[in-house]
Amino acid sequence: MSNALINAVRLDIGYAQKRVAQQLDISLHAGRIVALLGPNGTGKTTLFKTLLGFLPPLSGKVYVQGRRLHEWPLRELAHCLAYVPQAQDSSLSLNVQDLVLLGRTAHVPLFSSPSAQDRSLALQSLEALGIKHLAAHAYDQLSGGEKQLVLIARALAQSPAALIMDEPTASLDFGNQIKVLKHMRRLADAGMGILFCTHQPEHALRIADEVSLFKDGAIQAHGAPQQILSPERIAWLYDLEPADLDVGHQKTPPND
Ligand SMILES: Nc1ncnc2c1ncn2[C@@H]1O[C@H](COP(=O)(O)OP(=O)(O)OP(=O)(O)O)[C@@H](O)[C@H]1O
Repeated sequence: MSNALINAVRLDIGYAQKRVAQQLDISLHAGRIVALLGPNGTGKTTLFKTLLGFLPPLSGKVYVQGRRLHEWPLRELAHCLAYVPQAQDSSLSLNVQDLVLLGRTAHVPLFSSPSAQDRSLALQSLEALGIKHLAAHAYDQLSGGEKQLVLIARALAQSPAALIMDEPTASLDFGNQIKVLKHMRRLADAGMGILFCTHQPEHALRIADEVSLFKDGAIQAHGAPQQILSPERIAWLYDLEPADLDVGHQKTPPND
């Protein structure tokens, strides 16, 4: 039996009217970062929702720490798995600290209130992401990037064994992108398994141990980022010419 945190075997994913991808094999181990790259609409979010149990697989199996996903009691599953969704406009009328404290729910005994330690962990998560000053702010009045950082803080407060992150840096400025990537690497070095998707191949090169290229309903390549992410493969993945990846080219002078 595999000792993976998450192991998906011959997974078909999709919706009642639409099969999005088939025969996917995915595994995530403790201390590893796996990056998933693929064009818009390939099925990255659909895959994540299936791995988290929000969507039923069309066929195949998902194991979390060796046990079938649907056999986990939800509260216990929350100790194993946390999810950072894509930043979304939300009308959640909670303040930031309370929202992040919700990440501790699975650790709070039934019919009890969060402890001082739970509150302190929530604040530590905000501090780790450099947003402690937002603790008392209303979540729905934050910028898109601030919301994204709060959702990451909430997942960190959950202290999961594995973290699934859907484009965690998408709405962040350059500095916060790098800070979040560095933080992800630190978490993995401390033993967490992280599966994330991104539209930025350089983010996979920067922090991932493994990368999967997802296109046309299948994982087309998987391995170490330095081996997989050649300019030719990146161009193929996004339907570009290799020359399109040249960022140092001169602008064509105006023709007058
Ligand atoms: N609720 C739904 N019902 C039916 N089809 C859906 C549903 N949600 C998404 N899809 C379709 O499933 C396919 C995969 O969508 P998904 O959001 O998983 O892609 P993605 O790779 O995460 O895309 P992006 O990079 O743009 O975020 C798309 O064709 C999308 O239109």
